[in-house]
Amino acid sequence: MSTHAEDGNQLDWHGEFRDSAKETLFRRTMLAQDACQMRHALVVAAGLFLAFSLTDFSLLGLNNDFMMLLAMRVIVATCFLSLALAVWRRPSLAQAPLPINLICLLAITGLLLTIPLRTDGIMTNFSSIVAASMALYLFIPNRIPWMLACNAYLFGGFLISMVLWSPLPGGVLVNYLLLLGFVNLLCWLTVFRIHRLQRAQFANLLEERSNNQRLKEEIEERNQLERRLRHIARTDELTGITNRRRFFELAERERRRAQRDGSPLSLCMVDIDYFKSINDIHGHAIGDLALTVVAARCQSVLRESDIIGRYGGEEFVIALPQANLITAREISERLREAVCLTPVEVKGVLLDLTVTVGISRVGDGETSIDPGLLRADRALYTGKERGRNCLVVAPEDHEPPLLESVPMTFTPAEVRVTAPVAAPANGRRFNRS
Ligand SMILES: Nc1nc2c(ncn2[C@@H]2O[C@H](COP(=O)(O)OP(=O)(O)OP(=O)(O)O)[C@@H](O)[C@H]2O)c(=O)[nH]1
Repeated sequence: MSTHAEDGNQLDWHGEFRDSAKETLFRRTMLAQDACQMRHALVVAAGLFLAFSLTDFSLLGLNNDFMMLLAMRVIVATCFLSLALAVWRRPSLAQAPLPINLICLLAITGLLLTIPLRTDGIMTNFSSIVAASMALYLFIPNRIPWMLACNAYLFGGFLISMVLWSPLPGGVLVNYLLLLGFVNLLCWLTVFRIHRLQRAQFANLLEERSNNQRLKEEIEERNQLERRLRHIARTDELTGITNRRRFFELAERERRRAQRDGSPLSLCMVDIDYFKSINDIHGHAIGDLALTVVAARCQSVLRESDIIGRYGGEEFVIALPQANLITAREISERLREAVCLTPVEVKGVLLDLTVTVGISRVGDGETSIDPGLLRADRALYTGKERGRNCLVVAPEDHEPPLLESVPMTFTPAEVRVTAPVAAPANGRRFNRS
Protein backbone atom coordinates (compact mmCIF):
# COMPACT_ATOMS: atom_id res chain seq x y z
CA MET A 1 0.00 0.00 0.00
CA SER A 2 1.51 3.29 -1.09
CA THR A 3 1.64 5.99 1.55
CA HIS A 4 2.92 8.90 -0.44
CA ALA A 5 1.28 12.25 0.23
CA GLU A 6 0.52 12.72 -3.45
CA ASP A 7 -1.99 9.92 -3.10
CA GLY A 8 -4.30 12.61 -1.75
CA ASN A 9 -4.71 13.56 -5.44
CA GLN A 10 -5.17 10.01 -6.59
CA LEU A 11 -8.87 9.92 -5.89
CA ASP A 12 -11.75 8.70 -7.99
CA TRP A 13 -14.78 10.85 -8.80
CA HIS A 14 -16.34 9.82 -5.43
CA GLY A 15 -13.50 11.67 -3.74
CA GLU A 16 -12.23 8.33 -2.37
CA PHE A 17 -8.84 6.61 -2.62
CA ARG A 18 -8.50 4.40 -5.68
CA ASP A 19 -6.56 2.03 -3.42
CA SER A 20 -9.41 0.22 -1.68
CA ALA A 21 -7.23 -0.98 1.22
CA LYS A 22 -6.23 2.59 1.94
CA GLU A 23 -9.83 3.78 1.64
CA THR A 24 -10.97 1.10 4.09
CA LEU A 25 -8.24 2.15 6.51
CA PHE A 26 -9.26 5.78 6.12
CA ARG A 27 -12.92 5.04 6.77
CA ARG A 28 -12.02 2.97 9.81
CA THR A 29 -9.96 5.88 11.12
CA MET A 30 -12.87 8.27 10.55
CA LEU A 31 -15.50 6.03 12.13
CA ALA A 32 -15.69 7.73 15.54
CA GLN A 33 -15.86 11.17 13.94
CA ASP A 34 -18.52 10.08 11.42
CA ALA A 35 -20.60 8.52 14.18
CA CYS A 36 -20.44 11.70 16.23
CA GLN A 37 -21.35 13.87 13.22
CA MET A 38 -24.19 11.54 12.30
CA ARG A 39 -25.66 11.60 15.80
CA HIS A 40 -25.56 15.37 15.99
CA ALA A 41 -27.05 15.77 12.48
CA LEU A 42 -29.91 13.41 13.32
CA VAL A 43 -30.75 15.08 16.63
CA VAL A 44 -30.65 18.58 15.08
CA ALA A 45 -32.74 17.42 12.10
CA ALA A 46 -35.32 15.80 14.42
CA GLY A 47 -35.55 19.03 16.45
CA LEU A 48 -35.93 21.21 13.34
CA PHE A 49 -38.47 18.90 11.78
CA LEU A 50 -40.60 19.02 14.92
CA ALA A 51 -40.10 22.78 15.38
CA PHE A 52 -41.74 23.39 12.01
CA SER A 53 -45.02 22.02 13.38
CA LEU A 54 -45.38 25.43 15.10
CA THR A 55 -45.38 27.17 11.74
CA ASP A 56 -47.70 24.42 10.42
CA PHE A 57 -50.12 25.29 13.21
CA SER A 58 -49.94 29.03 12.56
CA LEU A 59 -50.56 28.45 8.85
CA LEU A 60 -53.17 25.70 8.96
CA GLY A 61 -54.76 25.93 12.39
CA LEU A 62 -55.99 22.80 14.12
CA ASN A 63 -57.38 20.89 11.13
CA ASN A 64 -56.90 17.54 9.46
CA ASP A 65 -53.99 18.74 7.30
CA PHE A 66 -52.16 19.96 10.42
CA MET A 67 -52.76 16.65 12.19
CA MET A 68 -51.43 14.74 9.16
CA LEU A 69 -48.39 16.98 9.00
CA LEU A 70 -47.82 16.64 12.74
CA ALA A 71 -48.07 12.83 12.55
CA MET A 72 -45.65 12.77 9.64
CA ARG A 73 -43.21 15.05 11.49
CA VAL A 74 -43.38 12.93 14.65
CA ILE A 75 -42.74 9.74 12.65
CA VAL A 76 -39.76 11.25 10.83
CA ALA A 77 -38.32 12.81 14.02
CA THR A 78 -38.75 9.50 15.89
CA CYS A 79 -36.90 7.66 13.11
CA PHE A 80 -34.11 10.26 13.28
CA LEU A 81 -33.77 9.91 17.03
CA SER A 82 -33.93 6.09 16.88
CA LEU A 83 -31.13 6.02 14.35
CA ALA A 84 -29.12 8.50 16.47
CA LEU A 85 -29.52 6.14 19.43
CA ALA A 86 -28.57 3.12 17.31
CA VAL A 87 -25.44 4.94 16.06
CA TRP A 88 -24.56 5.86 19.64
CA ARG A 89 -24.71 2.18 20.56
CA ARG A 90 -23.09 0.89 17.37
CA PRO A 91 -20.90 3.54 15.77
CA SER A 92 -20.28 1.34 12.71
CA LEU A 93 -23.86 2.14 11.58
CA ALA A 94 -22.63 5.66 10.75
CA GLN A 95 -20.84 4.15 7.76
CA ALA A 96 -23.49 1.59 6.80
CA PRO A 97 -25.21 2.74 3.57
CA LEU A 98 -28.56 1.06 4.28
CA PRO A 99 -29.68 2.81 7.50
CA ILE A 100 -28.23 6.15 6.43
CA ASN A 101 -29.95 6.18 3.07
CA LEU A 102 -33.24 4.77 4.35
CA ILE A 103 -33.43 7.60 6.85
CA CYS A 104 -32.49 10.12 4.14
CA LEU A 105 -35.26 8.78 1.86
CA LEU A 106 -37.73 8.97 4.74
CA ALA A 107 -36.75 12.57 5.55
CA ILE A 108 -36.92 13.64 1.89
CA THR A 109 -40.31 11.98 1.48
CA GLY A 110 -41.57 13.76 4.62
CA LEU A 111 -40.27 17.06 3.31
CA LEU A 112 -41.86 16.56 -0.11
CA LEU A 113 -45.18 15.71 1.55
CA THR A 114 -45.22 19.13 3.22
CA ILE A 115 -45.45 20.78 -0.23
CA PRO A 116 -49.10 19.83 -0.95
CA LEU A 117 -50.09 20.18 2.72
CA ARG A 118 -48.65 23.65 3.37
CA THR A 119 -49.91 26.57 1.40
CA ASP A 120 -47.40 29.21 2.51
CA GLY A 121 -45.92 29.60 -0.90
CA ILE A 122 -43.18 28.45 -3.17
CA MET A 123 -40.40 30.42 -1.41
CA THR A 124 -40.71 28.56 1.90
CA ASN A 125 -40.87 25.19 0.15
CA PHE A 126 -37.96 26.02 -2.10
CA SER A 127 -35.87 27.26 0.84
CA SER A 128 -36.48 24.07 2.80
CA ILE A 129 -35.58 21.98 -0.25
CA VAL A 130 -32.30 23.92 -0.64
CA ALA A 131 -31.55 23.58 3.10
CA ALA A 132 -32.28 19.83 2.94
CA SER A 133 -30.09 19.46 -0.13
CA MET A 134 -27.18 21.19 1.62
CA ALA A 135 -27.69 19.09 4.75
CA LEU A 136 -27.61 15.90 2.67
CA TYR A 137 -24.24 16.90 1.24
CA LEU A 138 -22.60 18.51 4.22
CA PHE A 139 -23.97 17.03 7.45
CA ILE A 140 -24.69 13.39 6.71
CA PRO A 141 -21.42 11.39 6.48
CA ASN A 142 -22.56 9.59 3.35
CA ARG A 143 -20.58 8.55 0.28
CA ILE A 144 -20.80 10.84 -2.73
CA PRO A 145 -22.75 8.48 -5.06
CA TRP A 146 -25.41 8.06 -2.35
CA MET A 147 -25.47 11.81 -1.74
CA LEU A 148 -26.10 12.35 -5.44
CA ALA A 149 -28.83 9.69 -5.52
CA CYS A 150 -30.64 11.23 -2.50
CA ASN A 151 -30.40 14.70 -4.05
CA ALA A 152 -31.68 13.39 -7.37
CA TYR A 153 -34.70 12.00 -5.48
CA LEU A 154 -35.16 15.38 -3.74
CA PHE A 155 -34.77 17.27 -7.01
CA GLY A 156 -37.17 15.00 -8.91
CA GLY A 157 -39.67 14.94 -6.06
CA PHE A 158 -39.61 18.73 -5.86
CA LEU A 159 -40.22 19.00 -9.62
CA ILE A 160 -43.13 16.54 -9.53
CA SER A 161 -44.66 18.16 -6.43
CA MET A 162 -44.47 21.58 -8.03
CA VAL A 163 -46.03 20.35 -11.25
CA LEU A 164 -48.79 18.48 -9.39
CA TRP A 165 -49.62 20.83 -6.52
CA SER A 166 -48.22 24.32 -7.14
CA PRO A 167 -48.07 24.82 -10.89
CA LEU A 168 -45.81 27.71 -11.80
CA PRO A 169 -45.16 29.48 -15.08
CA GLY A 170 -42.54 27.53 -17.07
CA GLY A 171 -39.83 30.22 -16.79
CA VAL A 172 -40.16 30.51 -13.00
CA LEU A 173 -40.00 26.73 -12.53
CA VAL A 174 -36.88 26.50 -14.71
CA ASN A 175 -35.38 29.32 -12.67
CA TYR A 176 -35.94 27.36 -9.42
CA LEU A 177 -34.63 24.17 -10.96
CA LEU A 178 -31.49 25.94 -12.21
CA LEU A 179 -30.93 27.40 -8.74
CA LEU A 180 -31.34 23.98 -7.18
CA GLY A 181 -28.98 22.51 -9.77
CA PHE A 182 -26.43 25.19 -8.91
CA VAL A 183 -26.76 24.44 -5.19
CA ASN A 184 -26.18 20.75 -5.96
CA LEU A 185 -23.11 21.48 -8.06
CA LEU A 186 -21.67 23.78 -5.42
CA CYS A 187 -22.29 21.31 -2.59
CA TRP A 188 -20.92 18.41 -4.59
CA LEU A 189 -17.71 20.34 -5.36
CA THR A 190 -17.45 21.38 -1.70
CA VAL A 191 -17.86 17.81 -0.48
CA PHE A 192 -15.40 16.55 -3.06
CA ARG A 193 -12.87 19.14 -1.89
CA ILE A 194 -13.42 18.18 1.75
CA HIS A 195 -12.97 14.48 0.88
CA ARG A 196 -9.82 15.32 -1.05
CA LEU A 197 -8.31 17.37 1.77
CA GLN A 198 -9.17 14.78 4.40
CA ARG A 199 -7.59 12.03 2.36
CA ALA A 200 -4.50 14.07 1.49
CA GLN A 201 -4.06 14.71 5.20
CA PHE A 202 -4.57 11.03 5.94
CA ALA A 203 -1.99 10.05 3.28
CA ASN A 204 0.46 12.49 4.90
CA LEU A 205 -0.22 10.96 8.28
CA LEU A 206 0.42 7.46 6.91
CA GLU A 207 3.63 8.63 5.31
CA GLU A 208 4.73 10.25 8.54
CA ARG A 209 3.93 7.10 10.48
CA SER A 210 5.85 4.93 8.07
CA ASN A 211 8.80 7.36 8.25
CA ASN A 212 8.66 7.22 12.03
CA GLN A 213 8.53 3.44 11.92
CA ARG A 214 11.52 3.36 9.57
CA LEU A 215 13.36 5.77 11.84
CA LYS A 216 12.57 3.64 14.89
CA GLU A 217 13.86 0.54 13.10
CA GLU A 218 16.99 2.40 12.05
CA ILE A 219 17.61 3.56 15.64
CA GLU A 220 17.09 0.01 16.89
CA GLU A 221 19.49 -1.29 14.23
CA ARG A 222 22.08 1.31 15.21
CA ASN A 223 21.65 0.46 18.88
CA GLN A 224 22.14 -3.21 18.09
CA LEU A 225 25.20 -2.40 16.03
CA GLU A 226 26.55 -0.21 18.82
CA ARG A 227 25.97 -3.01 21.34
CA ARG A 228 27.72 -5.45 19.01
CA LEU A 229 30.65 -3.10 18.45
CA ARG A 230 30.93 -2.46 22.17
CA HIS A 231 30.89 -6.21 22.76
CA ILE A 232 33.54 -6.76 20.09
CA ALA A 233 35.67 -3.96 21.53
CA ARG A 234 35.56 -5.60 24.95
CA THR A 235 35.80 -9.25 24.05
CA ASP A 236 38.64 -11.46 22.95
CA GLU A 237 37.60 -12.76 19.57
CA LEU A 238 39.06 -16.26 19.95
CA THR A 239 38.09 -17.23 23.49
CA GLY A 240 35.04 -15.01 24.03
CA ILE A 241 36.30 -13.77 27.39
CA THR A 242 37.12 -10.16 28.26
CA ASN A 243 40.03 -8.73 26.29
CA ARG A 244 43.07 -7.12 27.82
CA ARG A 245 41.88 -3.51 27.58
CA ARG A 246 38.50 -4.27 29.15
CA PHE A 247 40.16 -6.38 31.84
CA PHE A 248 42.23 -3.40 32.92
CA GLU A 249 39.13 -1.17 33.03
CA LEU A 250 37.19 -3.64 35.14
CA ALA A 251 40.10 -4.58 37.38
CA GLU A 252 40.93 -0.91 38.06
CA ARG A 253 37.27 -0.34 38.96
CA GLU A 254 37.48 -3.27 41.38
CA ARG A 255 40.73 -1.93 42.84
CA ARG A 256 39.09 1.43 43.59
CA ARG A 257 36.10 -0.31 45.14
CA ALA A 258 38.37 -2.55 47.24
CA GLN A 259 40.28 0.48 48.41
CA ARG A 260 37.08 2.28 49.38
CA ASP A 261 35.65 -0.74 51.20
CA GLY A 262 38.98 -1.89 52.66
CA SER A 263 38.40 -5.34 51.12
CA PRO A 264 41.08 -7.51 49.47
CA LEU A 265 41.63 -7.87 45.73
CA SER A 266 43.85 -10.62 44.38
CA LEU A 267 45.30 -11.16 40.92
CA CYS A 268 46.28 -14.35 39.12
CA MET A 269 48.36 -14.78 36.01
CA VAL A 270 47.62 -18.11 34.31
CA ASP A 271 49.89 -19.48 31.58
CA ILE A 272 49.45 -22.73 29.66
CA ASP A 273 52.54 -24.89 29.92
CA TYR A 274 54.48 -25.91 26.82
CA PHE A 275 51.83 -24.43 24.57
CA LYS A 276 54.31 -23.88 21.79
CA SER A 277 54.73 -27.63 21.38
CA ILE A 278 50.94 -28.01 20.86
CA ASN A 279 51.11 -25.55 17.99
CA ASP A 280 54.21 -27.20 16.62
CA ILE A 281 52.83 -30.73 16.78
CA HIS A 282 49.13 -30.25 16.01
CA GLY A 283 49.04 -26.91 14.23
CA HIS A 284 47.68 -23.47 15.15
CA ALA A 285 44.03 -24.37 14.53
CA ILE A 286 44.15 -27.06 17.23
CA GLY A 287 46.11 -24.64 19.43
CA ASP A 288 43.36 -22.04 19.02
CA LEU A 289 40.64 -24.48 20.03
CA ALA A 290 42.70 -25.67 23.00
CA LEU A 291 43.02 -22.06 24.15
CA THR A 292 39.25 -21.67 23.99
CA VAL A 293 38.71 -24.81 26.06
CA VAL A 294 41.24 -23.71 28.68
CA ALA A 295 39.58 -20.27 28.89
CA ALA A 296 36.18 -21.93 29.42
CA ARG A 297 37.57 -24.27 32.08
CA CYS A 298 39.18 -21.37 33.92
CA GLN A 299 35.94 -19.42 33.77
CA SER A 300 33.96 -22.38 35.06
CA VAL A 301 35.63 -22.23 38.49
CA LEU A 302 35.14 -18.48 38.94
CA ARG A 303 32.27 -16.50 40.48
CA GLU A 304 30.31 -14.05 38.40
CA SER A 305 32.00 -11.15 40.16
CA ASP A 306 35.49 -12.43 39.25
CA ILE A 307 37.05 -10.95 36.13
CA ILE A 308 38.98 -13.09 33.68
CA GLY A 309 40.70 -11.65 30.63
CA ARG A 310 43.00 -12.86 27.92
CA TYR A 311 46.27 -11.22 28.69
CA GLY A 312 47.88 -12.24 25.42
CA GLY A 313 48.93 -15.44 23.66
CA GLU A 314 48.35 -18.42 25.93
CA GLU A 315 48.20 -16.32 29.06
CA PHE A 316 45.15 -15.30 31.07
CA VAL A 317 44.75 -12.83 33.89
CA ILE A 318 42.17 -12.95 36.66
CA ALA A 319 41.05 -10.38 39.23
CA LEU A 320 39.39 -11.84 42.33
CA PRO A 321 37.45 -9.21 44.30
CA GLN A 322 36.92 -9.91 48.02
CA ALA A 323 39.61 -12.61 47.89
CA ASN A 324 42.73 -12.58 50.05
CA LEU A 325 45.75 -14.68 49.11
CA ILE A 326 44.42 -17.78 50.85
CA THR A 327 41.15 -17.65 48.94
CA ALA A 328 42.96 -16.75 45.72
CA ARG A 329 45.19 -19.75 46.18
CA GLU A 330 42.19 -22.06 46.71
CA ILE A 331 40.51 -20.72 43.60
CA SER A 332 43.72 -21.05 41.60
CA GLU A 333 44.06 -24.64 42.68
CA ARG A 334 40.52 -25.39 41.55
CA LEU A 335 41.40 -23.73 38.26
CA ARG A 336 44.62 -25.70 37.85
CA GLU A 337 42.73 -28.93 38.52
CA ALA A 338 39.92 -28.00 36.14
CA VAL A 339 42.50 -27.66 33.37
CA CYS A 340 44.66 -30.69 34.04
CA LEU A 341 42.33 -33.33 35.53
CA THR A 342 40.77 -34.37 32.21
CA PRO A 343 42.55 -34.18 28.86
CA VAL A 344 41.28 -31.54 26.44
CA GLU A 345 39.79 -33.12 23.33
CA VAL A 346 40.10 -31.00 20.21
CA LYS A 347 39.00 -32.46 16.87
CA GLY A 348 39.72 -35.96 18.08
CA VAL A 349 43.14 -35.01 19.48
CA LEU A 350 43.59 -35.55 23.22
CA LEU A 351 45.79 -32.93 24.85
CA ASP A 352 47.12 -33.18 28.40
CA LEU A 353 47.28 -29.52 29.33
CA THR A 354 48.54 -27.95 32.52
CA VAL A 355 48.79 -24.38 33.68
CA THR A 356 51.09 -22.46 35.98
CA VAL A 357 49.52 -19.73 38.08
CA GLY A 358 51.17 -16.71 39.70
CA ILE A 359 49.12 -15.14 42.49
CA SER A 360 49.41 -11.74 44.15
CA ARG A 361 47.33 -9.35 46.21
CA VAL A 362 46.88 -5.67 45.33
CA GLY A 363 48.45 -3.65 48.14
CA ASP A 364 46.24 -1.28 50.12
CA GLY A 365 48.20 1.81 49.17
CA GLU A 366 48.72 0.93 45.51
CA THR A 367 47.17 3.32 43.04
CA SER A 368 47.09 0.89 40.13
CA ILE A 369 46.93 -2.84 39.58
CA ASP A 370 50.26 -2.79 37.72
CA PRO A 371 52.50 -3.55 40.75
CA GLY A 372 50.22 -6.42 41.72
CA LEU A 373 50.33 -7.76 38.17
CA LEU A 374 54.09 -7.46 38.17
CA ARG A 375 54.29 -9.54 41.36
CA ALA A 376 51.89 -12.15 39.95
CA ASP A 377 53.92 -12.26 36.76
CA ARG A 378 57.15 -12.76 38.65
CA ALA A 379 55.52 -15.52 40.68
CA LEU A 380 54.38 -17.12 37.43
CA TYR A 381 57.89 -16.87 36.06
CA THR A 382 59.18 -18.58 39.18
CA GLY A 383 56.59 -21.33 38.78
CA LYS A 384 57.74 -21.90 35.20
CA GLU A 385 61.32 -22.06 36.32
CA ARG A 386 60.55 -24.56 39.02
CA GLY A 387 58.76 -27.14 36.93
CA ARG A 388 55.33 -25.73 35.82
CA ASN A 389 51.80 -27.07 36.63
CA CYS A 390 51.89 -25.31 39.97
CA LEU A 391 50.75 -22.27 41.93
CA VAL A 392 53.11 -19.61 43.16
CA VAL A 393 51.92 -17.06 45.67
CA ALA A 394 53.77 -13.78 45.65
CA PRO A 395 53.99 -12.22 49.09
CA GLU A 396 52.91 -8.68 49.63
CA ASP A 397 55.97 -6.56 50.11
CA HIS A 398 55.15 -5.84 53.75
CA GLU A 399 54.02 -9.27 54.94
CA PRO A 400 56.19 -12.12 53.67
CA PRO A 401 56.04 -14.25 56.83
CA LEU A 402 52.25 -14.56 56.81
CA LEU A 403 52.29 -16.59 53.64
CA GLU A 404 54.54 -19.19 55.10
CA SER A 405 51.65 -20.51 57.12
CA VAL A 406 49.48 -21.24 54.08
CA PRO A 407 49.22 -25.04 53.73
CA MET A 408 50.56 -26.46 50.51
CA THR A 409 49.00 -29.66 49.29
CA PHE A 410 49.41 -29.42 45.59
CA THR A 411 51.25 -31.54 43.11
CA PRO A 412 53.49 -31.77 41.30
CA ALA A 413 55.01 -28.65 42.67
CA GLU A 414 53.64 -25.67 44.48
CA VAL A 415 56.26 -23.06 44.89
CA ARG A 416 56.04 -20.35 47.49
CA VAL A 417 57.96 -17.22 46.91
CA THR A 418 59.10 -15.50 50.02
CA ALA A 419 61.10 -12.81 48.38
CA PRO A 420 60.51 -10.91 45.19
CA VAL A 421 61.90 -12.76 42.22
CA ALA A 422 63.94 -10.99 39.63
CA ALA A 423 61.94 -10.00 36.56
CA PRO A 424 62.48 -12.12 33.48
CA ALA A 425 65.24 -10.97 31.25
CA ASN A 426 62.85 -9.90 28.51
CA GLY A 427 61.11 -7.59 31.01
CA ARG A 428 57.31 -8.02 30.68
CA ARG A 429 55.32 -4.83 30.49
CA PHE A 430 51.73 -4.23 31.54
CA ASN A 431 50.54 -2.71 28.37
CA ARG A 432 46.80 -2.21 28.69
CA SER A 433 45.74 -2.64 25.08
N1 LIG B 1 47.29 -21.34 18.44
C1 LIG B 1 47.63 -20.21 19.04
N2 LIG B 1 48.84 -20.09 19.57
C2 LIG B 1 49.17 -18.94 20.16
C3 LIG B 1 48.31 -17.87 20.27
N3 LIG B 1 48.94 -16.88 20.94
C4 LIG B 1 50.17 -17.32 21.22
N4 LIG B 1 50.32 -18.57 20.78
C5 LIG B 1 51.47 -19.42 20.86
O1 LIG B 1 51.73 -19.75 22.18
C6 LIG B 1 53.09 -20.14 22.25
C7 LIG B 1 53.70 -19.61 23.50
O2 LIG B 1 54.96 -20.16 23.58
P1 LIG B 1 55.97 -19.83 24.71
O3 LIG B 1 55.83 -18.38 25.12
O4 LIG B 1 57.31 -20.28 24.26
O5 LIG B 1 55.51 -20.63 25.92
P2 LIG B 1 55.12 -22.15 26.07
O6 LIG B 1 55.50 -22.98 24.89
O7 LIG B 1 53.74 -22.24 26.53
O8 LIG B 1 56.10 -22.55 27.23
P3 LIG B 1 55.95 -22.11 28.72
O9 LIG B 1 55.03 -20.96 28.79
O10 LIG B 1 57.33 -21.75 29.13
O11 LIG B 1 55.42 -23.31 29.43
C8 LIG B 1 53.78 -19.60 21.00
O12 LIG B 1 54.07 -20.65 20.15
C9 LIG B 1 52.72 -18.74 20.36
O13 LIG B 1 52.76 -18.77 18.95
C10 LIG B 1 47.00 -18.03 19.69
O14 LIG B 1 46.17 -17.14 19.72
N5 LIG B 1 46.72 -19.20 19.09
